[in-house]
Amino acid sequence: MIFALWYSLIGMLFTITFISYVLIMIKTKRKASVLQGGHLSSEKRVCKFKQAPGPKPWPIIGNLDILGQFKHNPFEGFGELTKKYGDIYSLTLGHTRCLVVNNLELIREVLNQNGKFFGGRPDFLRYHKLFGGDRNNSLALCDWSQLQTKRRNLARRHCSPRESSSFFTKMSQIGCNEIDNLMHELGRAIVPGESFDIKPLILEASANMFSQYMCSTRFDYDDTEFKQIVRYFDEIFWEINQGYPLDFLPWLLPFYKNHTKKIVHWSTTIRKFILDRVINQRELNIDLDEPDNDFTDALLKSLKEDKNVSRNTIIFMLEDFIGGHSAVGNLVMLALSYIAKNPTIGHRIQNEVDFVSNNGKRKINLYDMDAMPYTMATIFEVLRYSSSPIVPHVATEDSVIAGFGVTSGTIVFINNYILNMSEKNWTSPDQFEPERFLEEKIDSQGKSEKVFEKRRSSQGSDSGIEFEKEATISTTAQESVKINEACNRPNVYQLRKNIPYFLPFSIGKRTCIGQNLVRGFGFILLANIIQSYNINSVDLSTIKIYPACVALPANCYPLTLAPRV
Ligand code: HEM
Repeated sequence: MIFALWYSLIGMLFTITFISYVLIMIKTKRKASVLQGGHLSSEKRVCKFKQAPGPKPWPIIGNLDILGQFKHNPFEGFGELTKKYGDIYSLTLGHTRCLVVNNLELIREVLNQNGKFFGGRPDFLRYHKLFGGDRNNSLALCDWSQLQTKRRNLARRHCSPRESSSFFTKMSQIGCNEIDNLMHELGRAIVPGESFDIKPLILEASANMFSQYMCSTRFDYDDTEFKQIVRYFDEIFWEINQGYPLDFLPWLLPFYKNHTKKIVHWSTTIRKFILDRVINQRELNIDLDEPDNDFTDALLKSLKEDKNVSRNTIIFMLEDFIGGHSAVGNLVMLALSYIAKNPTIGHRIQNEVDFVSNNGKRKINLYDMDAMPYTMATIFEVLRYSSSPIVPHVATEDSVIAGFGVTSGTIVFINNYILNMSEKNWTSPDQFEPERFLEEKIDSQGKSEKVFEKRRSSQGSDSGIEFEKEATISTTAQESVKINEACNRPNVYQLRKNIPYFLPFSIGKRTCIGQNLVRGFGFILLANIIQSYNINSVDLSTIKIYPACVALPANCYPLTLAPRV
């Protein structure tokens, strides 16, 4: 009896393995069918393209074993594989076909030239759990659709404020007002010489900036419900930045039951808070004839005016955008961590702060940004060094990249880590050096003399970073400039902009909508904290930063803040 059971179990395993192998091989061998030819339809014909080569997949797991070897940083693994397969190659993760692109030209080909074929997102179970059972509720995790175009348009004016707009002024005022509250809280929390858990306070300040800007509401730092949702948003931000075997092996779901339950609990608690504490009240008082006061007004009006916008759409949109505060809070926490590791960076920011604020006579606001290039360079260096992964794209129809067929449903990984860590692009890329983002200002004859980072490319830029003014490209590049010069002579250096191979916010039609909020609120938080405090750590070894990740775990290390004398 036991033998019969044993044999049937082995037989079942063998059959599953065999079927899995056959299915994987069918997907591996399938060629992409793409319409090619001249402009006239009579000249067009369907051509078949073989997929890019890659390592042989195992049954069931595909090539997950390879990524398993780079658990701490899959993007490093992607880079390693280029040595064997070149800059474009295929992988099979579980049963899913994937394509990895590892240089700027290929990234442009996917996101710019062929963006319309790659507007989808992976169908990971976790994504559905995070957004009320349907990932299409999320702006970042949905597939491209008309609704997404509408949502992006609705968000653009409020969430991508231009420097010349009233939204920018509002952002600056809200940021500065919240800094007063943060400083008060820091004063209460700091015990001289002792480290403390500063991350929740930074996140709460950032959340209040976002909620005031988008909903004209702020919450008390002692409000336990508010504290809890800020924590849950932070857990979700960490979660979204992680990859799990479950994403490619959905049959593992029973083993992740507790984890998915937790995710659902975080997101439903947040949704209830936003309904109870923001939307329900505002919905009662909305006046269609009055101009929009904030993003919530714009959303509620679109609900009344546009039949295609549902209540769910606006609830999830508001949640998504308020949730952006976690990204900013984590970014600032990372900047403070690098400053704790290297206090010289903090001193250089303080030089700028003291110069523009006339030695601390006022707070730093958004209009100081241009006069504080080193501070902005520090934010950019955090973005480069932490290399936030670009959310994977998915091919929505058969297409061709670099002559290789990409079949519909293929997940495309954009390896921006390799761009950020390449010695071809950056000098000493493994060092945290904000100076690399500085260059000397153009002089009266239109010549710029010095840049900190030797320019590696003079190509036109399509960096995902949006700027008001055109980039100033220096002509005579000199490396190794005296760094102190920049910081002791403010107004001499400016931020290098539109660096073609620096794509922290991606490029193409799905670029980050929140990048101006990141730069604005991130700048106000960092500059004003550094204006008042020196940042240290009692034990530097506790500062654990994760490569290719702009998130830090919700339970984070403490830092020491010493008031400046
Ligand atoms: C550290 C800060 C941030 C970084 C590094 C970052 C980076 C990115 C990247 C790389 C993408 C993917 C683009 C693509 O798929 O090609 C993205 C998408 C997105 N980001 Fe951000 N982001 C940040 C903060 C924010 C904030 C604060 C908001 C909003 C308040 C925001 C809103 C979005 C949205 C809505 C999308 C999806 C756009 C779409 O798929 O159509 N992000 N972001």
